[in-house]
Amino acid sequence: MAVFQRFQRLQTVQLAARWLKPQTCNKAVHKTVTETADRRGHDAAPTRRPFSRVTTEDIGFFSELLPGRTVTDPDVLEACNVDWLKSVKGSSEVLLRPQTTEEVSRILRYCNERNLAISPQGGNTGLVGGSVPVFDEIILSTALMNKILAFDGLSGILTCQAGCVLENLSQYVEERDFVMPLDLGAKGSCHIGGNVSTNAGGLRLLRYGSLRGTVLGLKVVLADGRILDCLAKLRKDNTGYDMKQLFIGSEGTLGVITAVSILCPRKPKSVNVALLGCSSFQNLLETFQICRGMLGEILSAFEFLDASCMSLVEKHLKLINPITESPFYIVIETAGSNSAHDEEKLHSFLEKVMASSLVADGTVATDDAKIKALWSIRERITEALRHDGYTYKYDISLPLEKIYDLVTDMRAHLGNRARNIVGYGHVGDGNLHLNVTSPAKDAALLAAIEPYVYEWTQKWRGSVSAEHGLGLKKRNYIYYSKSPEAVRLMKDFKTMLDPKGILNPYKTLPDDGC
Ligand SMILES: O=C(O)CC[C@@H](O)C(=O)O
Ligand SMILES: [Zn+2]
Repeated sequence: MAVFQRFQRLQTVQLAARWLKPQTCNKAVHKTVTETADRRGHDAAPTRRPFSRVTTEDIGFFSELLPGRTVTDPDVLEACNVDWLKSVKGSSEVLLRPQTTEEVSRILRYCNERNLAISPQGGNTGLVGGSVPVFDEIILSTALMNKILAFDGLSGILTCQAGCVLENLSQYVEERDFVMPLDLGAKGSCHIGGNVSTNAGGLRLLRYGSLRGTVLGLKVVLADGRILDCLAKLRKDNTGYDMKQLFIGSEGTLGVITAVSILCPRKPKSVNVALLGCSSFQNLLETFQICRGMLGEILSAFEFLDASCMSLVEKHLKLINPITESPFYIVIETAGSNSAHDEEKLHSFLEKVMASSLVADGTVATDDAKIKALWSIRERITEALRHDGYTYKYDISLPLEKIYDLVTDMRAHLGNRARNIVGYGHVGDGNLHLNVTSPAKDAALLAAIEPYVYEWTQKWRGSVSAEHGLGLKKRNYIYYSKSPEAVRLMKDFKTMLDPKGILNPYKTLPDDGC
């Protein structure tokens, strides 16, 4: 009972808003996984490829195809030319806002013939400079492709256009007693097409798996305008190669996704969120093990943040930590169908981890406002980091037992050269977000972080981009996680599907010639 009472000490904390974080464009080239890097310098920019320049005749064609939706107003273009982190800025002079797949097809057929480059753009919330032009690429926005096409209340399969905002989709399916299988801090702005193009992970991956499993079908327009209709609504389909997988996570470099069908789980009837404090990362990992065993099928998220993250959300966002200060914090969510059963399971788990001193303190929320308040501590870390200074961001997958060692080693490696070095992320997915802040952009600091961070990751056979993609910023680091053979095959796919390279140039694939 004493344990239970401790967990009732929930205090109100402030609700989430969106984040915005300036960051640099860092590039280096690694030729092979093991060879010495052919480094081009962190700020080396790509060279403009010999695409055609947009002419008055081109504007005429687009204006006729998309009357009132061909935008050349510099004020409107300003916002679409720069990424959400304000770290990559293009100089596009045309923004196209198609409403249908057929319009996208006609745009691409024309651009392919004219050799005009295209930068597809959804909600522009990415963190690796993948959704903005680098030079004068035409911006192809999915913002007006925002219709829900069908929802099957028996199977839970939602079919919608690519420009639907994730939060709107969540609201739509929740009204029908379902939930979207993914949830992200950027849900208020990000588009489902962009989520699929980057294979976004987010907070529910532990429970519902990645988009590679929940996306059942796609409609895609290829570089030459061909429409590939793979908008299947089947859970099982082994007829040949699974073409949609090529477009999931390829960041708009192989085709433009115009519609998605996605499998939505039933809305859980009971949701609980707990914030727990641990004295060491080892204790946190042991808590995770016990949690998986004791909560089983009702566990829907297991996220962590370190004490530095907590200090930053307290300092910059005035959020309140409702529990005793600890070196590490866990956010656990359970989602099930029977509140009495779920709460009983949760409380016996909490009793066990508190009795064994794995968890030092904690609090539980069951009502919506308090659940949101606890989640905001985790979801708003990116926003707090923006206030802390210039931020270097790393999104790393590692074997679970190693994920926090990278933060500890980075602290030892950098000494007092950084303002803050923080770790947070998706424990359940083995995904660490390592962020380093400094008062201003600092070339010497960056040189100390990279390639150290990538070599460290490679040594443990991790991934240098767990869920954010490679975009412009990380494309040249691909060899730390992929073999030259794999990258060569990726380039072959690219050449086959987009021989002129007009789709999202300078993104995902490295600049080297191999
Ligand atoms: O800003 C970051 O580094 C991570 C953003 C996001 O993936 C998260 O999990 O909060
Ligand atoms: Zn994340």
